[in-house]
Amino acid sequence: MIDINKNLKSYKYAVKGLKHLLVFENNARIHLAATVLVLALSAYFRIEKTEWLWILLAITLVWTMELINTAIEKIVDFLSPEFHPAAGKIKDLAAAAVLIAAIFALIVGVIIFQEYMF
Ligand SMILES: Nc1ncnc2c1ncn2[C@@H]1O[C@H](COP(=O)(O)OP(=O)(O)OP(=O)(O)O)[C@@H](O)[C@H]1O
Repeated sequence: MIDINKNLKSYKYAVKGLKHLLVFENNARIHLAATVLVLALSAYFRIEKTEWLWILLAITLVWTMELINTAIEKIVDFLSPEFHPAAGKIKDLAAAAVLIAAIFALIVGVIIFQEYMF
């Protein structure tokens, strides 16, 4: 049987995680500013439906990677609070995932907005 209450609680915890990201992670605030700017520009230029899909995909990818990266950082800090080369490597790899997503988002933004701006 589907337990609606349990389901709602899961969403509550997910929102808590998102709030934590926005309050404590500086990178997330940069992502938020970029997201608001990109959404505002997309609305202003009245971009096409397919372009909206690319923009939304890029935004989703960056936020998802940032959340996973932050979760990995927390796991590493919890399991290995002291300096350890393996801990550093794990964090660097997770950070690289965010970088790849951010580069993808940048490329999508340039391809779409250069048509409207120049
Ligand atoms: N326990 C550790 N052992 C070895 N190197 C570490 C360790 N913790 C962090 N580092 C190195 O420092 C870098 C920055 O780690 P840090 O945890 O400060 O992440 P951050 O990217 O600055 O994120 P945030 O600002 O969100 O905490 C890591 O990518 C890694 O190279």
